[in-house]
Amino acid sequence: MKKIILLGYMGCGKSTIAKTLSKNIGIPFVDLDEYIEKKTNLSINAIFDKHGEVYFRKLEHESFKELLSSADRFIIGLGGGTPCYANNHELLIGEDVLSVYLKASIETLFDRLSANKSKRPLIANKSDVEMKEFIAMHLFERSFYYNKAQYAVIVDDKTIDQVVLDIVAILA
Ligand SMILES: Nc1ncnc2c1ncn2[C@@H]1O[C@H](COP(=O)(O)OP(=O)(O)O)[C@@H](O)[C@H]1O
Ligand SMILES: O=C(O)C1=C[C@@H](OP(=O)(O)O)[C@@H](O)[C@H](O)C1
Ligand SMILES: [Mg+2]
Repeated sequence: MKKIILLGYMGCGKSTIAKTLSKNIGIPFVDLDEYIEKKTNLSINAIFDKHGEVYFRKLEHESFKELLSSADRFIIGLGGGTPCYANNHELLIGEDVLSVYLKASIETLFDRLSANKSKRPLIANKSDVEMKEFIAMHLFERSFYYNKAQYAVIVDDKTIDQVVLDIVAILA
């Protein structure tokens, strides 16, 4: 049974779409960040604060592999950085997965993230001007990894339900 993997930059909608897609197609979902938070009993912010990003990336890699090794079918909403570390991008193209890049423009990401940055340690302390520059540079660096996904869905100007329908069409 193929696992459905949603990936893309912070704010593209992975966690939201995973949850709504799950309801729509009746397959459970796991949000990788939530899985890590439950496993460690720490928030993502606390993991970055106490142990640093390198430790988080190790946990993220181990947790992603753990989820992939399970026999069950489910949807996995990755963290924005997951495909970009520890060769995790190689896990996006296996026969037992269906990976979808939720592709958003810098403007869409900026609009969504400026209202939702406190739980995201990489951007939590940035001003609007710094954040726009950061997103532009970071998205450019990360696109190489995101483009390893088997499918891409553009999310700009689409409602959550429209994005879910685009993914359902890929699954059909
Ligand atoms: N298609 C969409 N249209 C409008 N807002 C969206 C859409 N998808 C997600 N959002 C909003 O964008 C923000 C970031 O979504 P989230 O699912 O946390 O992204 P990610 O997990 O990729 O970082 C949330 O406030 C969410 O409600
Ligand atoms: O892009 C990243 O490196 C990160 C994205 C976050 O997930 P979301 O993409 O769900 O915000 C979370 O994993 C952590 O803050 C690091
Ligand atoms: Mg998320």
